[in-house]
Amino acid sequence: MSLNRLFWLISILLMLLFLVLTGRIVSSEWSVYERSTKSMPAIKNLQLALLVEEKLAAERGPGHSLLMQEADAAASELAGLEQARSASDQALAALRHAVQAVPSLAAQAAATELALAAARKEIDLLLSLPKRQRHMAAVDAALETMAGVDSGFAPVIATLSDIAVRSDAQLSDGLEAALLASSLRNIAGRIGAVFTAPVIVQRPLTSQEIHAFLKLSGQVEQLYSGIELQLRPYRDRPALQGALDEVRDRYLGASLGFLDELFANGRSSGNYDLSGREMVIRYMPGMAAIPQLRDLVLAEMLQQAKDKNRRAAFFLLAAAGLGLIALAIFILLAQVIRQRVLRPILDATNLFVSLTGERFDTAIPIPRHDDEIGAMMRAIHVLKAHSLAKVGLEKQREEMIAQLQTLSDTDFLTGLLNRRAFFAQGEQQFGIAQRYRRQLTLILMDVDHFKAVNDRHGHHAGDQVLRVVADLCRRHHRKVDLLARYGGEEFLLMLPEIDMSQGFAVAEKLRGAIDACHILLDDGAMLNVTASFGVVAFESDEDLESLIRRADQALYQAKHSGRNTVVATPKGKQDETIAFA
Ligand SMILES: Nc1nc2c(ncn2[C@@H]2O[C@H](COP(=O)(O)OP(=O)(O)OP(=O)(O)O)[C@@H](O)[C@H]2O)c(=O)[nH]1
Repeated sequence: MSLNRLFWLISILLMLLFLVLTGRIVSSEWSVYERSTKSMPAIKNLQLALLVEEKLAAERGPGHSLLMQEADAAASELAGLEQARSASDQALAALRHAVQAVPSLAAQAAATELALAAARKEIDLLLSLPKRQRHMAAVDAALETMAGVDSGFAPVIATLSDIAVRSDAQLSDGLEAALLASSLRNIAGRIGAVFTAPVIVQRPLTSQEIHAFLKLSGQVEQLYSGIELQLRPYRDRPALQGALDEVRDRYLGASLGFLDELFANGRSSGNYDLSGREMVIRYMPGMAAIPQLRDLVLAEMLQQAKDKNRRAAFFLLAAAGLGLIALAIFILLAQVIRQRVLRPILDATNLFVSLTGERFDTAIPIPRHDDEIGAMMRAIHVLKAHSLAKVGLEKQREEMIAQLQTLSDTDFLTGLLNRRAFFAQGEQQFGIAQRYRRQLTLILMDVDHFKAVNDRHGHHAGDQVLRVVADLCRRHHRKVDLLARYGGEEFLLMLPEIDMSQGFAVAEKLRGAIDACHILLDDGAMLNVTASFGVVAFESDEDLESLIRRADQALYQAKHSGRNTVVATPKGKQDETIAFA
């Protein structure tokens, strides 16, 4: 796998891994935030519902008390009833407003309002009658109807407490404690109500009332223990512990102790030495500690939910923000690695491949950074320069070798092939003619009376004559022919694919050309030379040396025939010699 592809693969995998982890953290913080966001209104709604429950219970007390009295009861007591009813209405209205987005709860709150209105009507009807006309059964029924409003409202509390507890399980202990406190407040109202009728009419407790008192007392103990238990995780909260102690001292100690005294009197004489109003004044203050505890617990839970919400919002923003920053850094890092490491390495690889293939036209990027990659690019520049120099030297060397080769193959005076080169190349041509039975003709030429030229005009003039003769030979041979200076004033011409008669014609043409040539020597003299030729054609069973020997013999004949002559001799047929002069 290429480095480039590997880099992208690893980058994408890392980015996916990073996104999954960040997404996991953000989603976990989001769920905490969402839960705490939901739990705040849920706690507030529950608080409103518990307040409704309390106010409904509180409304029962004055109603019950007035039903036991004459129609012209003290105006203050009637005002107390109105006040309690107004408090219930306000609490219900507040709840209805808070839960209006939840149709089922809003409907239940509306139903409670209707039931409450009906129960109040029943009580008001009885209160409008003189006391003697109020039948006990009707009074009990009205009180029952009023209590029924409570039980009709209970599902609202159950639903809201369920929503609150489900919104954040960590708050469940505190919420349970608040619910128990609310129940305790209810029981406290009901246990007080046991004494309302007996105290007002100053009569002993009935067995039903005794039973109810004992049962409710037991429930009070149980509920208090339950609250204590639920608030154990909050032992470090002095305010909550203080409120719990208040309930214990003011309600369980003072109020319930007071009821115990009434209970003792109620079981014996039925003489309580206090009016109904005095009973309420002594009993009620202790009860107030219970809703105080409930409200404090709910406030604490609400505060915890708010803190959690704030923390979760902070962590959510921090996780998302840091995630984005980390992502940006990651992308930047990948870009930097790609730009400053990977791409230069790939460029360098291509450059190395180019340099090793001796392709020097590939441009080397100019390093922009003074780092390791920059150093590598500079080193590649140096390497390129060295490689270029090396290739140049090698070229020079090859040229020199070629020059030397040419020099070693060439006759220094005439520029023709020398004898050694003629044999080297002639053997090849000869081999081809032998193998493929092709025709090949050899011409051996010698300048006539050359010694006399030297003697008469000097060695230098002799050299000049040799160069002129060589030039004439050059003009009369094809590219495929081999032309060489065989020695002294002797020249050899090898003509592939040429038969004897054609070879003879070539020699004859050359002879005529030399004969016709007037050579202007350096000393100003004009000179005319001739040459003799021996022409032989290759026969299948001979080698090159034998062929040259035969050409030499033909030349010898040409010399003896008077020179300036061409003698062509077929092998073994000297008598068929053709001569021309
Ligand atoms: N100037 C010059 N003379 C050379 C060279 N090589 C050989 N010679 C001379 O060529 C002459 C050859 O002479 P001979 O072999 O006697 O032949 P010839 O005088 O040409 O007589 P025939 O061949 O019989 O016609 C000698 O005097 C050599 O010294 C050379 O490179 N330059």
